[in-house]
Amino acid sequence: MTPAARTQAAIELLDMIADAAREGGAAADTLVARYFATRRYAGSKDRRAVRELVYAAIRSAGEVPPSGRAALLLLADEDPAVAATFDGSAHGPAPIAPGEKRAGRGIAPAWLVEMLRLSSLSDEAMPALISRAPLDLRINTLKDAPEVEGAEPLPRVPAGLRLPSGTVVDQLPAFRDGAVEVQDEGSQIVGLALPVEPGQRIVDLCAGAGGKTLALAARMANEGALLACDTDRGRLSRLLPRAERAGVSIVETRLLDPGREAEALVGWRGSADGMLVDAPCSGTGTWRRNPEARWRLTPKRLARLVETQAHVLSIAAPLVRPGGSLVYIVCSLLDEEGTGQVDRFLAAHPGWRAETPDLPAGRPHGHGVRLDPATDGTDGFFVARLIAPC
Ligand SMILES: C[S@@+](CC[C@H](N)C(=O)[O-])C[C@H]1O[C@@H](n2cnc3c(N)ncnc32)[C@H](O)[C@@H]1O
Repeated sequence: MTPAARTQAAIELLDMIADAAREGGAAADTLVARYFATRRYAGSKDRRAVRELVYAAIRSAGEVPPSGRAALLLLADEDPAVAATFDGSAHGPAPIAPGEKRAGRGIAPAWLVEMLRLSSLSDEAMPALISRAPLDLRINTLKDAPEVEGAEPLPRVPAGLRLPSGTVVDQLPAFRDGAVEVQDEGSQIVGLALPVEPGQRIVDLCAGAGGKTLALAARMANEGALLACDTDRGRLSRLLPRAERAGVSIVETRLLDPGREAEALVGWRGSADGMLVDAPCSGTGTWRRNPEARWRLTPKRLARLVETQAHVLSIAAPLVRPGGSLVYIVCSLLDEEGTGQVDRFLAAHPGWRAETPDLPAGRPHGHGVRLDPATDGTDGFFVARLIAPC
């Protein structure tokens, strides 16, 4: 493909990604994969170059752009090499017209920037939200220490590695053997907020595909009972094969019926030593990985997530034994989902108290700790440890 044809491909893809963001369609990564599946003439260098252009444009445009071309013009304004590809050649985009409309440059939609400010995130800290994320691994301590070429240790976590970006992880022998899992350093850090010991009874209420479940199992030395729940069948179904690869045998999965979760968990009432609630959230802390997610969030969607978070907390609390810990995590920097949610929990659950976890990154924020990309170099998180009354 010529450079101009690559720009044209990026424009077409951005049109699809913007439509999908407006209409709740497929994620950008899925659309990029589908696009190239039907364009076999594009080689790996072409695909990489187009992907780079697409993601650079997504990072530049704070709001959903009116068109893919309007988004690409933001890059053309910064980079004469991109501007030169608007050359009107056979497979390239038409030349740039004087005064042509650009997408709005920014960190995020204005309402979200305002909410981040109200959540005490400074304007200086905001650009890091859409920077590029590094590629981190968690070493599975249940297996022999892996050899991973080019990896650097992550000193803040007990067993973390950073890989050169672009490494194809699923082809690494250590990954195939279950000796490492992909997990952002921040995610590894917030998981440490739940104190666990071998032999305990632990619940991971929103386990998804088990990123944090497997880390808990390793810290429990694969001894005890670990119940991993989720309402999403697809995600939860990926957990047990991962556990098997990781040599984890203490995990039981339980698919929950939304609205009827408590019925499926009566057997655990008042008996969990520890409870992890890694709640569904807006993901404002993970825009480094999914920058287009900020185009998709709406005030209505956020309000629904806040409701679900309160609901999962109300399901979790009665399962914890007296004096046991409930750790609440969101990968969001919005107080509405973080410290505000915990304030409401404490007001509604007399006798519960918050205890600030001592973590290797982040700073106290309300009743918990917050990690942010600018200060901590991790994804953004809020985490709180809540102790059940004795
Ligand atoms: C942030 S993700 C969990 C990520 C996972 N803990 C990890 O480390 O990979 C939140 C999860 O909560 C699940 N969820 C949503 N509503 C739920 C509910 N009512 N009960 C349990 N899980 C729920 C979602 O399906 C999603 O998988």
